[in-house]
Amino acid sequence: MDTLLKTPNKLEFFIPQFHGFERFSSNNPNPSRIRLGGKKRAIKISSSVASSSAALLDLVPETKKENLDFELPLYDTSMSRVVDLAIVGGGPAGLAVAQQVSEAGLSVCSIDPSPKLIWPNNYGVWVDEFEAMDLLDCLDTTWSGAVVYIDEGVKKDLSRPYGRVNRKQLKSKMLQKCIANGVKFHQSKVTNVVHEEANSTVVCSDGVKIQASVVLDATGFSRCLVQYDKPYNPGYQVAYGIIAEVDGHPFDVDKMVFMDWRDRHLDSYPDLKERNSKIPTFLYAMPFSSNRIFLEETSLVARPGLRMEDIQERMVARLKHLGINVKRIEEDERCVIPMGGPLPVLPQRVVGIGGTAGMVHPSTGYMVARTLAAAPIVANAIVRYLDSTSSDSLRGDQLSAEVWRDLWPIERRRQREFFCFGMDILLKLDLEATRRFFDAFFDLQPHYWHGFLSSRLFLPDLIFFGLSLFSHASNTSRLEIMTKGTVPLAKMINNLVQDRD
Ligand SMILES: CC(C)=CCC/C(C)=C/C=C/C(C)=C/C=C/C(C)=C/C=C/C=C(C)/C=C/C=C(C)/C=C/C=C(\C)CCC=C(C)C
Repeated sequence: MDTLLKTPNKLEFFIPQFHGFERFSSNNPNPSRIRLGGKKRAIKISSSVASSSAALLDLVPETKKENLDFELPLYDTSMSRVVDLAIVGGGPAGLAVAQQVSEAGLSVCSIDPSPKLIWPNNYGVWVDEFEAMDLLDCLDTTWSGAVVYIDEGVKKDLSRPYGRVNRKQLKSKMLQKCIANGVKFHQSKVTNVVHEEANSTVVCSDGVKIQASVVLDATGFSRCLVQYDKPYNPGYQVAYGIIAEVDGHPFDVDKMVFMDWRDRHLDSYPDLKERNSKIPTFLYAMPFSSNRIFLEETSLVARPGLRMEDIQERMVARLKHLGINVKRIEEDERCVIPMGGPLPVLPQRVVGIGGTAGMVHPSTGYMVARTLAAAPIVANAIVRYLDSTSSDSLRGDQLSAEVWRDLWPIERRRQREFFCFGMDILLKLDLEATRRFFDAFFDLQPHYWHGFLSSRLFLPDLIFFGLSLFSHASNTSRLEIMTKGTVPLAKMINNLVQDRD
């Protein structure tokens, strides 16, 4: 997973230029200095909120990188053995495929610069998504439901349980199974891959070369080996989050706060309020107890992405308004997630999964549950086509083409087009329009909004979903969807017509 992690220093250039991304926890001794913009933009910052923001960041501890206590069986570099599958990247996607392919008796080598490191991200999922994958034991906290604050007057109760992923437990469970199934590990970055007709050679930064029948790129947004051939112009989700010990907070500990679009906290900061009214951010919060809480100020999607300092200042103003006094920060995270954009070249010799394979939900930025659910599809395809006793047996380019086909069948590509259409509309909405949009969205039947967020609706259903959203929307919101959605709709239809199986 660390293959993908950008150090904050590497972020010191204009955000749309960095093509790899991943959420990360702060390890910069002076986080307030992190810049997402190459050139300082002419933005007025209220000095009082800026100094409170710096004071908050002073509470951020030096990062403790925690490793799991496992003895990992290492790949024997002295034997030039061809493994069935080499997986680059040991994040949730890579390990899930490693576990499942090795379960079928195939030889697997997992390559990652920090294979024992506990993933730094705070993943949230709907409980039903993890239940369907028998992963309930990998949630450390669950809430019976969630709330959405549309504005000061409208609050929606979502009766859908939500959970926080226990990263340590999930990684331990996957590693244990991988070890039991004979997966070998190699600790390094990967610099290149060279293909021959039947096998490929993965070249590592320590000079080791690993030969494999199939190479899987699971390096997240760094897109280490997977190739793209279209201009890269995604939207960016940007968020700043802290797990904090606080004197108290106003939220119900039985409900997580999925989205809080209220902006009264910005009344005393006209510049911040003005910017928020154009490109809004919301609070996402997981209250663990009355004095421990995860708080994340989030820009759902913007192009270019919002500056991190801007988000931090909005958060500080919000916490002050809510009367949340932060006593201690356990950990913080900055996250920039590219959303939408083109799919990789389909098919291609290196197989992909997760962020590298375009699997981030373009309208929400979520990925973990969808990727974990896709892991058996990729694993089963690799096992089936590598089986030399089967009539399906394939090698090289043909094998990769079949795996890509199973990962991105036409119905999934169409679904993604619709999600990109949704993202294109979200990109154009200011605060008031965003509120109207989500007011209608969360009034939909659960089948629709659950299905949309969890990638369970496919094209025919998505059309009914769109019509239903339209019928629930206020007249102003309908007009906004029509005016702002016409060009994206035409683009979607054009892409759908051109993409045939
Ligand atoms: C990653 C992670 C975990 C983290 C990071 C940070 C954070 C905290 C984040 C968070 C996030 C969130 C919460 C998100 C959420 C999201 C959502 C909810 C979203 C939603 C969306 C929706 C949409 C986009 C929708 C769309 C719709 C449409 C497009 C419709 C249309 C309609 C029309 C046009 C009418 C007619 C039609 C047809 C049929 C087409």
